[in-house]
Amino acid sequence: MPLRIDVITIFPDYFAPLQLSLMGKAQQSGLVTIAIHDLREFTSDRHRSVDDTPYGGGAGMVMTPEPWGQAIDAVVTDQSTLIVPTPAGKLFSQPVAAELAHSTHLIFACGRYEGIDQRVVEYYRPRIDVRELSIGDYVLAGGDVATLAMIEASVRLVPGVLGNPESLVEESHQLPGVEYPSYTKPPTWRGLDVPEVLLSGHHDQIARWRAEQSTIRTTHNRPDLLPGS
Ligand SMILES: COc1cccc(Cn2ccc3ccc(-c4cc(N)[nH]n4)cc32)c1
Repeated sequence: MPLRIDVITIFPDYFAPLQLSLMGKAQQSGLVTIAIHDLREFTSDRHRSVDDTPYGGGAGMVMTPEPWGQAIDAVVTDQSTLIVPTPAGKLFSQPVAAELAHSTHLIFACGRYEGIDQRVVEYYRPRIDVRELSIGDYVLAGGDVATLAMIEASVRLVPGVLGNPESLVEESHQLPGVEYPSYTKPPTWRGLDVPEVLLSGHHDQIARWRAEQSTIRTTHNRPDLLPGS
């Protein structure tokens, strides 16, 4: 059963990259189907408006609920998971990507302005799985880039998408800490040599060196990922 993804956005062109590279191949292989929907197709006024001023005052505009209700109703089933990117959401992570990779149907609601009227989340929450997700503690201009990141991180975990599933085992965020540094040819580049141990053929020494490098890198860059932190 392929994973179906429906993206609802006012900027469909943001999702052209999903036709390229691994994401494009995943769609051609039939493992994943991705459809992009323009929210403005679900408006009913002459100006195809999707936003209005916020109740309670405040800067900016808020996206009105009805176009979202029409758009989501057009694709939703009882198997759907509705994902709403927002800076206020739970943090997206590799374990969350793995969960999404094993879903049947994902609907991404890509907001803009100051976000989407909260009643959209409130309306669907009793009906389907709804997840408000952040991709990090910084504020984007909308949910489109967050959606691209979450789709890429999740689809690459769909069985059969990655040619070599072996590469999933060692990568960062699957094992504790971050990945060791990687090297390839040439053996010397601008006077810099590849660490000798990697050319030795001693696989247990290489494994030990890589584990040490992962700990050094994690301690320096991501002490929050160290065991027991
Ligand atoms: C809702 O609160 C907001 C406050 C100020 C600006 C914006 C802009 N904005 C609109 C829709 C939207 C969806 C997601 C994100 C987002 C997610 C992450 N991790 N960073 N930024 C940002 C979004 C929203």
